[in-house]
Amino acid sequence: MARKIGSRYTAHQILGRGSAGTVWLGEGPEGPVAIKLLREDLASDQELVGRFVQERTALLSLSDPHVVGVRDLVVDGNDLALVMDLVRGTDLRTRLDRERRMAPEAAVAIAADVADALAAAHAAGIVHRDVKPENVLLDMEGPLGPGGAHPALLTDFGVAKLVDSPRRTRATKVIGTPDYLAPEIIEGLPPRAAVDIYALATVLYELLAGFTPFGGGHPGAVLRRHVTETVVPLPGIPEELWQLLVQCLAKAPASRLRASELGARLREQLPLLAGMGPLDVDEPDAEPQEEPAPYGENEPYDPEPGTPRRGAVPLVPGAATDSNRDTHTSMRVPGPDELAGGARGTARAPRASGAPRPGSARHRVETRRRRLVLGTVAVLLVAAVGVGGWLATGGDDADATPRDNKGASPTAPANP
Ligand SMILES: Nc1ncnc2c1ncn2[C@@H]1O[C@H](COP(=O)(O)OP(=O)(O)OP(=O)(O)O)[C@@H](O)[C@H]1O
Repeated sequence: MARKIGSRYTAHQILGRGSAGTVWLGEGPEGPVAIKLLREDLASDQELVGRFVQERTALLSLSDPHVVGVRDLVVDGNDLALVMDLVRGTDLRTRLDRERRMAPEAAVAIAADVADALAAAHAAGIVHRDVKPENVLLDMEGPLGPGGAHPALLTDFGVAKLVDSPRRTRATKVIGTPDYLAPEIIEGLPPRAAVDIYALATVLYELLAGFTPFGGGHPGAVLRRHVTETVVPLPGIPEELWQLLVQCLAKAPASRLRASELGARLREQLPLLAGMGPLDVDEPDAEPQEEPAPYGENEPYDPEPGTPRRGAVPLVPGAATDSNRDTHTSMRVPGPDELAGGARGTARAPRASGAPRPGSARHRVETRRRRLVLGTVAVLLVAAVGVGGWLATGGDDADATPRDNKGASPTAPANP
């Protein structure tokens, strides 16, 4: 079903959906394009349109081989659309879902491309604020780079910032994707370029490990880990690469590298990583989903009234989200006491390779087997105590056995 966008473009087919709108494969005077059509309720907000136009003007001037080029802006009736270069390929999340972990050379090559894109954006005074695998597109038509990686391009600039206006969001709210949020944002400081470096280092860690350094479990726990915990080393990672990651995941924004330096340092690593296979790590044990609310009994985690109690909540109320992906969260900035840690604030050590993944069939079987063994041990202990007591009383106390059995019953392995 074709749809006209302004006088120059036609949208043909949906490529994907995000929280702010739908991305279409389209056609313009110069050939195929990608058209991001902003959600209608956002497009009818005049103030927002004004800022959208302003932001896009900056992006139109941004030209870098690793930034998805913005070609045009269409404001037509109720339609507000961003016309972009069409990237024929896939996004990094899809690739990561398929491969689970990437070889260090390819992972570093992709991260270096994104660092270059950020360097260009930061030089133009633009902070991305939402660097994550979903916003990195891999150009399958581009030349193969180190480790067989296709060129990576950063997209989705400014939309998060756009909808996070002071009018819409109180300063006490945290906006972003929990796994990639820099600690200073969680502490309520204004986002500067260093937040993008932290997010990119998180993405690189995820490409290497198959999981993010502070993710997992309740979004409140994720935010707390960003602020209070140190990153757990990945087994087998080359020392220099690890040091780069640690520096860019520093809690203090000033300690992180600048994007241009990060890009250069990552590229320096590439020859050392050639031929190296994916790291031999497995997912860490997950925290229980039913984690208690981190912000106290009187104020449990509540992203926005009416939004689901999950990590994946839309950036703007009412946005459609892909339920399989964490997109954005919007919650209040935790207080210092809340951020100081808690019973469950422990860093998640990568699980030894070969150990069963939580929730997997093998994990359930092993859990059941452990409970059965523990239950059996408990019964034997209780039985031994019972027999000992019976012997100690001369073995002729008729009430002893029923009384001991009553005490033993709760630990019996009725439900292993
Ligand atoms: N320039 C493009 N060329 C080709 N496909 C694109 C382009 N831009 C986006 N897409 C596709 O559209 C999908 C949705 O993109 P969009 O930027 O709206 O959402 P998102 O980044 O996944 O989510 P959110 O906006 O909520 O962060 C992407 O995952 C990608 O598959």
